[in-house]
Amino acid sequence: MSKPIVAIVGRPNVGKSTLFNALAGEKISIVKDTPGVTRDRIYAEVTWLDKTFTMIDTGGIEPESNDVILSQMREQAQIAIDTADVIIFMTDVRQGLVDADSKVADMLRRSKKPVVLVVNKVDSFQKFMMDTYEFYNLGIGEPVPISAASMLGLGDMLEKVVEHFDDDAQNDEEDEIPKIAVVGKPNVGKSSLINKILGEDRVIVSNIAGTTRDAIDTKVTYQGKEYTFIDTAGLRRKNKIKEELERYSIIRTVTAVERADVVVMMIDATEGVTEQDAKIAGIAHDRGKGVVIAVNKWDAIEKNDKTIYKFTNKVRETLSYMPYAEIMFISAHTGQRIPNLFETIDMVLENQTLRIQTGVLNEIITEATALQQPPSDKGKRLKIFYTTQVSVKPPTFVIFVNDKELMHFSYVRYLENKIREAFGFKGTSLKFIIRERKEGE
Ligand SMILES: Nc1nc2c(ncn2[C@@H]2O[C@H](COP(=O)(O)OP(=O)(O)OP(=O)(O)O)[C@@H](O)[C@H]2O)c(=O)[nH]1
Ligand SMILES: Nc1nc2c(ncn2[C@@H]2O[C@H](COP(=O)(O)OP(=O)(O)OP(=O)(O)O)[C@@H](O)[C@H]2O)c(=O)[nH]1
Repeated sequence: MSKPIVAIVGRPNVGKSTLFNALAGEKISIVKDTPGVTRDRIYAEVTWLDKTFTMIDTGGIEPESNDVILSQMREQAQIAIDTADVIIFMTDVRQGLVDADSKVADMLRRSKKPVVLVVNKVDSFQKFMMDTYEFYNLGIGEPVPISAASMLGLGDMLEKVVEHFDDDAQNDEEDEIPKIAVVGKPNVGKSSLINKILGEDRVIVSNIAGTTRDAIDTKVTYQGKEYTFIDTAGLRRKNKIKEELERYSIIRTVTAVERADVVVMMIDATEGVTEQDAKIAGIAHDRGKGVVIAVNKWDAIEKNDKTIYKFTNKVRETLSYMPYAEIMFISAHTGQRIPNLFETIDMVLENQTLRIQTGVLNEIITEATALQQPPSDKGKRLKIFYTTQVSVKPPTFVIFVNDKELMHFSYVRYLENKIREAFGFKGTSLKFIIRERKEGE
């Protein structure tokens, strides 16, 4: 089930970052645009009551002149329209209604996307409430007064936001078809791969009729099985500054990955594996998606008997947080190993939804704890009472213990390895939740 995407759009200085930080709390994802240079937040996971969604901030660069502001805002709004389920359009009561707001509001209205209009910096409802009424003129609904800085009105705002989440959409038939996101830095060969797949004889193609975000989805039938490919290619827009381009490509990646079951992470063999690749792959890992690493352009490099080995090591080192991911060496040009790619995708799909019976699982854990004693501290030893798998996508386990503090990260990793030895789970991350329980409970 993919989480809804909520995008914030608004002029510079209206308080987007402040709202972002207020809602995301500590779970904020800091994304380094240029390693070591700019640190910037682009997306974060937000939970409110029983709803969880991914929030993205489409803004970022501070433009100097009004013309630039407007064109920037149009860009932002377009990104939001392309990717979000709900758009928060933020205005500022202190600055009042400005021309750029109206223009962007027109754009949002035409898109027919759900929009929640918020008026920020209403630090005192008494003092500023009258000033919020002029925002009705934007014609995109009732303005919701908030103060991001003092965290006022956020509950009312979120209520409006989650009202628009389409619960049914998450259960419709289309969702039964596995979704595969193809991600990777610009020029790695994403379009080429999808085109090659579409060009194969055994593949029947139909572009899914453009409902909202699904416009870029492509349905593929490969050996009798259906898949929906989500494309993130084609981000290169003209006249884009590098940082801006990267921001957009990250937003597109986040939203594609969010909806995917399996992510094909492409790496360019001719360039080697880079920090940028690590950042992109990290988006899939953080979300617990199935991952296949596809090293592309394998036709284009000189090889000897050690090349694969060396490349594999380099990938493992750079993407050290996902040792579970399969690495494949492919060529989108020649079609080399594309059949294997589908086989691997199928395997990962299966592993993402694999359920282990509690009895068998506990046998493995008991055996593991006998082989290597659980950690202890100040004479008290960790006891594992019981382990059970509570969900899939990714497979998630709850381990009941006597004392959470005694459970070390390294011991969880040890147990994870034992579970993987027994059941495989190739291509998917595993999630562990440690719960405390009194003895004999
Ligand atoms: N009085 C008041 N000031 C606020 C509120 N929210 C944000 N601000 C201030 O408004 C200024 C801009 O806030 P930011 O959150 O950086 O604005 P932004 O929209 O993210 O700006 P850009 O990053 O330039 O797009 C800061 O000085 C904030 O402290 C609020 O609710 N009340
Ligand atoms: N030799 C070789 N070149 C490839 C292969 N796959 C793609 N290329 C080339 O790499 C370049 C970029 O390929 P695209 O498919 O446009 O890359 P993309 O990832 O979709 O790029 P963006 O749209 O910028 O995100 C093109 O010149 C392709 O011909 C491959 O398997 N081998």
